[in-house]
Amino acid sequence: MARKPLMIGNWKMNKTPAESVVLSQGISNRYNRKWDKVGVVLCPPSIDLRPVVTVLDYDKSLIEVGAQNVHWEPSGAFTGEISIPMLKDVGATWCIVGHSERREMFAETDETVNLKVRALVDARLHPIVCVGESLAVRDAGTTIGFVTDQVRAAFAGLEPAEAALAVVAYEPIWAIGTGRTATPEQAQEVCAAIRATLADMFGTETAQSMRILYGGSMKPANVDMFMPCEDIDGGLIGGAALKVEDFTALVEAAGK
Ligand SMILES: O=C(CO)COP(=O)(O)O
Repeated sequence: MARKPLMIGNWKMNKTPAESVVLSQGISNRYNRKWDKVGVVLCPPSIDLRPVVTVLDYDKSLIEVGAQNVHWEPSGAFTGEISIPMLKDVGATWCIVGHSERREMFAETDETVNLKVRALVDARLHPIVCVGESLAVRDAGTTIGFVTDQVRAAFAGLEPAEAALAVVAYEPIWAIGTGRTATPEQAQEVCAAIRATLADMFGTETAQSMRILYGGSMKPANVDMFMPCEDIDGGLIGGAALKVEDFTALVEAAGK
C-alpha cells in the first residue's frame, strides 16, 4: 500500500509567538499548495498555536498544526497543562505524545502516554506517538523488545480504526540533537519491528496504512538515506525544522 510521506516539525521550546509567525509564514510562502504529495505538520509551543494556525488559515495552506503535549482530562486543576478541547478550539489536529524529552524530564510514562493517545483518538485528533531507546538499551542489544513494548503500551485498548489515526515516530534517544543519526539499516530494522507489532495488534491492513517516521538529527544532508527505506514514511524533525531552508528542503526530499 502506498503511504503518503509525512514530515513533522517539532519546534520544541523554540520561537516566541512573534517568531512563530515569521517561521510559519516563511514555510507556507515557500511552497504552500505544492505540498500535496507530502503531508506537513508544524508543532510549535502551545503559546504559538494560535498565531501559527492564523498564518496558515490566511494562506489557505495545506500544512496542518499540532501540539507537543496534552493532558488526557478535558479540564480541571492541572496547573500548566493544556487540554484536548483547547487544541480543538485553536485548530490543532495533531499532538506529539511520549517524546523522550518528556519521558525523561517530565515523568511521562507508558501509562500516561496511553491515556493521552486514547483521549486524542476519542476526540478524532492524530497522536504522534514517540518511541525510542537509550544508548544503554542499544548497547545491551535489547532495542527491538524495548521499542515494541513501548508501542504495545501506547496503543493498548485501541480499536484498529482508532490506531489508524496515529503515526509512530521512532527516535533513538542517542540520535536526538546530537548530530549522530541511526544508520538507515538500524532505523529500518526498528521501524519494520514497529509495523509488525502494529500488525499483530490491529491487523496487517491497518499496520500497512499507518505511517512510521524516523527522528533524530534528520537534515537535508541525510534525508535521502532514510526515505527509500521500506518502513520509513517520513521524519519527525527538531533542529532542522527551525530553519525555512532546511525544513522545506526536507519536505521536498520526502516528495521525490
Ligand atoms: O527529537 C526530535 C524531534 O522530535 C529530533 O530532534 P533533532 O532533529 O534536533 O535531532
